[in-house]
Amino acid sequence: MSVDPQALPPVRPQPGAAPLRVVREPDGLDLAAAEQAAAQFLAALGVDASAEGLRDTPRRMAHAYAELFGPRPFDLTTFPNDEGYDELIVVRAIPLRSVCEHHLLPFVGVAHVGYLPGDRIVGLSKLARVVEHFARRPQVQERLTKQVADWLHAHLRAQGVGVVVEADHSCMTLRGAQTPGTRTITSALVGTLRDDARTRAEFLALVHGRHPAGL
Ligand SMILES: Nc1nc2c(ncn2[C@@H]2O[C@H](COP(=O)(O)OP(=O)(O)OP(=O)(O)O)[C@@H](O)[C@H]2O)c(=O)[nH]1
Ligand SMILES: [Zn+2]
Repeated sequence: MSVDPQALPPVRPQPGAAPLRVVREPDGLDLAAAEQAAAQFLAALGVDASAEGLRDTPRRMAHAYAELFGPRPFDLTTFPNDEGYDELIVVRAIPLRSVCEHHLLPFVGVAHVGYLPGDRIVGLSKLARVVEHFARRPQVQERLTKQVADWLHAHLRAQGVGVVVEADHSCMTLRGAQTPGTRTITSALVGTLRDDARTRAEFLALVHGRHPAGL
């Protein structure tokens, strides 16, 4: 069954409850039609796809984009916050690959994700999986950043969530403006990370690899 995780109501898993299974199937995936269209696309660009190296290219193109747009299911495993941990948890430099929705060219970078827990903590790898989940679709960086923050806030019932994304957009560096070396930075802060100046400053310091206490 295909479930749009954004449509799911916020959940508050109970201690010992099964983790939330997050599944999204690409809408209307038709590899044969994609392959046929890719062959027509190459022909329209004047690319001779009859040479041995290119003969399979339409099929490869179809599979490559299906992979880039195909989310991987995962379990959102959470644990009770038995110790009452009440400081920030930040995972820095989560590798990020997505595709801009304007040119269908990759943008690549890192995401830094942090949260201030409530009565549950989340398996750390799940922060990377949520980033990947929203990256595997045609995107703009601003939306991706906000979707990760809002989704985590809703599903973890955290006190606050912060997401910073840094990415190179190949549609800007390889073509068009042709500005290699540019990096786009976006952020989304929710809850206490938005409203409380000290927590916000601490999160941004941790994102930049500085401990606010100077440690
Ligand atoms: N805000 C935002 N813009 C993006 C993102 N990815 C690509 N773009 C921009 O989308 C815009 C599309 O502009 P258009 O004028 O329609 O396209 P274009 O003629 O190819 O523009 P150039 O890239 O300037 O050659 C470009 O400015 C891209 O840099 C993104 O994640 N966020
Ligand atoms: Zn683009």
